[in-house]
Order: sequence, then C-alpha cells, then structure tokens
Amino acid sequence: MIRGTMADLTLREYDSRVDLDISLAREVAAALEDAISARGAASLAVSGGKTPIGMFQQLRQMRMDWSKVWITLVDDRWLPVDHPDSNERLARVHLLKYQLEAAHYVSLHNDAATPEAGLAEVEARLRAIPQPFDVLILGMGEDGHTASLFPCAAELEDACAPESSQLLTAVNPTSAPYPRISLTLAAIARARNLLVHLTGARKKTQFEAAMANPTEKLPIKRVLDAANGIRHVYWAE
Ligand SMILES: O=C1O[C@H](COP(=O)(O)O)[C@@H](O)[C@H](O)[C@H]1O
Repeated sequence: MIRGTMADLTLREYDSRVDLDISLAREVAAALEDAISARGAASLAVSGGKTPIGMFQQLRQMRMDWSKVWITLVDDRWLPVDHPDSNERLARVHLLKYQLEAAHYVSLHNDAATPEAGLAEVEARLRAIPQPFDVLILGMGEDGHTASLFPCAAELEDACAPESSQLLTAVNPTSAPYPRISLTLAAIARARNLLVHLTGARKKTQFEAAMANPTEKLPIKRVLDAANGIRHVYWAE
C-alpha cells in the first residue's frame, strides 16, 4: 500500500512484515521478468542482515525463468561462507533454494586473507553479471549505513565517489564487526530499480531523519540522492 512520498521517493507502507515480504518479492520477480523480456537476462543484488529473510523465503517460491537471472550480494562480511554472520551463508540458507536453484549466484568472497587482497578477483567476477543491476535491494543499519558503506569507515569518501568505475570496495568499519566488501555508491546508484527494505518504527524514524538532514549526508541518503533509476522504500512495523 502506498502511503506517501518524500520528494520523488515513494514510501510503501504495509500493515505487516508478511504483507511487505509478499509484495516486495512479487515486484522483484516482475521487474526481473521485464528485464529478461527486454534484454534476455536479468541481475539482482540483495542485502544481508536480518531484514530480508522473510522476503527471501517468498522470492524463492516465485515461478519464472531463474536460469536467466544473475544474483549477488550488495555487501558481505569478509568471513568464511559457512560462518553464521556471513551474508552469503544467509543467502544460501534462505534464498538460493527451490525455484532459485536455477539462478546464477556470484559470490563476493574468495580465499584471500583480507577484502583488500581479494578485491580485484571478485571485481572481475562481478563484471560478468549484466550491469547495471536490474533490481538492487538495500537495507539500512541504525547508524545510516547501507550495503557496507559505513559512516565511520576511513574508506567512505572513496567508496562514495559518484563517477567511480569500481563496482566494489573494501571497507573496515570501526563501529561494526568484520572487514567488509561492498558495492560502491556508483555501482548501487546505477541500478534500474533501487529498493530500500526497512522494518520497525525505529528504522523508519532514522531513515526519515537521515533523508531530511542536508548536512550530515549519511550513506543511505547519499546513495538515494545519487540514484538514476526508480527508487522505492518498503516499510512495515
Ligand atoms: O551489516 C549489515 O547490515 C545491514 C542492515 O542489517 P539488518 O540486520 O538491520 O537488516 C544490511 O543491509 C547489510 O547487508 C549487512 O551487511
């Protein structure tokens, strides 16, 4: 249900998280099908964390030609992919099953000791995915980070360079655990459909405050301000 707009940013509010998960999964699948019709293939980048789990469980039941879809993460913690805090593990457990077994998953991880050391190989691998991403789904942390673009990170300004040709960056947040690998702001902002998925009253308040603050420019505001394509925000209590 659409209940409001912030400038040209559509805010879609739902009565329950389940309603949101079903609706978002349907809209993601529809956008991917449109991309396949238009270009023969589609690409989807998803966030990790806790918020997307219910939506993943809806999306993996959607019937469409997933063999034409490339999927990756917007960011990951630089951890073994079977670590409980790995975003890849989350995607493998909750998303890449059932209908989505046919999709092509591109990992943001390799065996290098650090994201800095592994970055070039993962970047080359990611370039095989149809770009710009047809659908990219962002979460948001309570500090206003999105993907792994953390306000506290020394790498933030380079990662947010609007004209960067780099898809990926290494990030070492001081306020959150683990070194990270993340899509750059430029790679995120080029997405044809940029969707933000938020749950809970606290995150809604924080999101609205971040978007209304012209001076602090938290990462969630920076990517949405830079976005080229369709932007929607999905929220439920
Ligand atoms: O660290 C991360 O946090 C954000 C938000 O996570 P959530 O648990 O509050 O949903 C997530 O979007 C990002 O992918 C993840 O690496």
